[in-house]
Amino acid sequence: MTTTVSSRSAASVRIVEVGPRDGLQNVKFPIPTPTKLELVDRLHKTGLTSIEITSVVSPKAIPQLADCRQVLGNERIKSLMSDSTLRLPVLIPNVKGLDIAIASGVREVAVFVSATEGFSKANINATVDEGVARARLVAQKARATTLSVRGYVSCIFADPYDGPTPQAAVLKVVRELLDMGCYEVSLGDTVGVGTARDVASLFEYLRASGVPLSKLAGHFHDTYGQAVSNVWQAYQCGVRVFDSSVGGLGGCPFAPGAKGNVATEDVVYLFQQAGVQTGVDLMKLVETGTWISKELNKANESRAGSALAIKNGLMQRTKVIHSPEKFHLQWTLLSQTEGLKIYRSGVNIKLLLDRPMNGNALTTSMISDLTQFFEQARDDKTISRIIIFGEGKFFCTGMDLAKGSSPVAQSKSDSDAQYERLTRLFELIDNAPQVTIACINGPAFGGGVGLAFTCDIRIAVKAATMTLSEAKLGLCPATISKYVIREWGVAFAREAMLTTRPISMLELKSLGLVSSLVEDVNELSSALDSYLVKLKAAGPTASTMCKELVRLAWTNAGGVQQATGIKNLFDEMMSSEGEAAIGLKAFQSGQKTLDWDDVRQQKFRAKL
Ligand SMILES: CC(C)(COP(=O)([O-])OP(=O)([O-])OC[C@H]1O[C@@H](n2cnc3c(N)ncnc32)[C@H](O)[C@@H]1OP(=O)([O-])[O-])[C@@H](O)C(=O)NCCC(=O)NCCSC(=O)C[C@@](C)(O)CC(=O)[O-]
Repeated sequence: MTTTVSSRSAASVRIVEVGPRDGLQNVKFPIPTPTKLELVDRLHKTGLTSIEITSVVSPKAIPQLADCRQVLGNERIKSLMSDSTLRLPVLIPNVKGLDIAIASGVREVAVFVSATEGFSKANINATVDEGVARARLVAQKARATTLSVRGYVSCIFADPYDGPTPQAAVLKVVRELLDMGCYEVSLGDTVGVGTARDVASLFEYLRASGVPLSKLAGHFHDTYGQAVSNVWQAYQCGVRVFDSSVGGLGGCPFAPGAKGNVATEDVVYLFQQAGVQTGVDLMKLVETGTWISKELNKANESRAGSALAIKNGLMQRTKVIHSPEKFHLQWTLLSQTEGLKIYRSGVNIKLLLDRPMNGNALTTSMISDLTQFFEQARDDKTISRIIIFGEGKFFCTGMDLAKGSSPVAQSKSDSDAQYERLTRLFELIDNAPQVTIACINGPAFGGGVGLAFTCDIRIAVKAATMTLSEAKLGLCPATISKYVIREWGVAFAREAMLTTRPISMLELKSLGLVSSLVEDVNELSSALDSYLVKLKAAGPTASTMCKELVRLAWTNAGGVQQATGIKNLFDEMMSSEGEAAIGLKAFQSGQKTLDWDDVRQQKFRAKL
């Protein structure tokens, strides 16, 4: 029998926000710790009183939460943890994690088990019984130290490997968790396949088997779009606690295809409209969902959140693009030397660093081949753009440090020669008349960061990082500093050099240092091709002039050289010989955009 809403006098629910843990652990690229801290703080300010802040897990298992100690050690988090009106559970897989949590002042932990064998094996490499035994050890020790313990059950309706879950399997682990002292057990539809009928059937079965519904919470994922309806059905059954994630963050690495949690905004909207109290300020929550989606460069998965954000001017309506513009250019291999392949597509040249076994570290011969290319390209009007791309896992790991070939700690003349080589290459790239683009397929170190930042534009995979690692090796980013400091700014560059920390693409993007981010290297190739097609709209000589304007402003802002340079460029652009003659003719004849690649190719057809 289900309990109806009308039969309950206290119309209120408790929402457990799991975005900072369940949500963020599934994001594929590194998230800066300050973003995580700000998320918790913003969520707290919405009125949410239960927020799962992190998980003390091995960084190898879940790299995304490797900074859990920093999060727990943060002063603001500590002050929230000391507030007895809040529940801030931390997910704990084992006793080692529990000890760290206890030492950090955590007052509530969560343990988890799977109802099914396949998922248990994939998630924690243990059988269900072994998982229960591990959870029991954690729960017992936590209870002995007066910590509250919350329990999670995964795969209540189906397992990604084993198929549908028998209800008796759920009952068994729920009883185990209650028996080990969990004050509440959250039932997770990890794969997000359940529907309202499944929810009603399972909760009725558990109630009839003697499990008090007041001890249960609903945790629904939205893979099949059923999560809000499942929340409502569980509420109708008498459940009063629901897990959800702001902006619908989440997924599950071991449940292929699983979408994020039900969005907190959608749950709050649902209950608000039904006159059920949540204690949450919906508009503050919408602001938080909009903010974190932007920070993570992802779509806001909350339907109510997006609608309210658009209505209140927090977010632009997204255009529905039925057939996204994707272009695949034909690239022809022009030459191949040791560590470098050169491709051409029309007026575009792609330089592929091709020493993947050594992280594309720059050998003397690679530097020399790149230098030769840029020297020849300087006067080659058939080339409008030059792209640097990396093959394999890394973009470029900088100067070659390998035994026997590295010029470090050799003679003074070796050192001078290396200085000349690096300086010359970076200057040539920096002064190239063409538009230069670094396509960052993976992490870059030292001189690799230099390569990326002598280029005009960067597009990257989200998981890539930039590390000025030189100081770790007793070196310093000497020749590249000219470009890195110019592009990054003094304070940020200094901090990056001194800490030698990997800087995430998200951080660089937030500083405007990377133009766009994509999920993986396949997307990077097509993003590059689409980007190159868009760049056809800018005249090649006009682009060179734009680069020169920026250079003048950087080297001589407000000075005579800048003023003279601007005047010269002005004369050049106004001349009847210039590109403007073609551009204006097209404009005046009603042509909205000109294909400048085509113009260039026609002019130099014989040479191409
Ligand atoms: C990149 C990770 C984290 C990969 O970490 P990993 O665990 O070695 O990764 P992996 O298992 O994927 O292996 C990558 C392979 O690439 C090699 N490798 C990798 N980098 C280089 C390199 N530079 N030179 C020569 N070989 C390199 C590395 O040794 C390894 O070879 P294996 O051991 O399999 O034979 C690690 O190998 C590492 O820390 N490498 C050093 C990166 C670094 O610190 N680069 C800065 C170089 S100094 C510099 O660029 C100076 C400069 C130019 O800035 C000065 C100036 O500005 O004037």
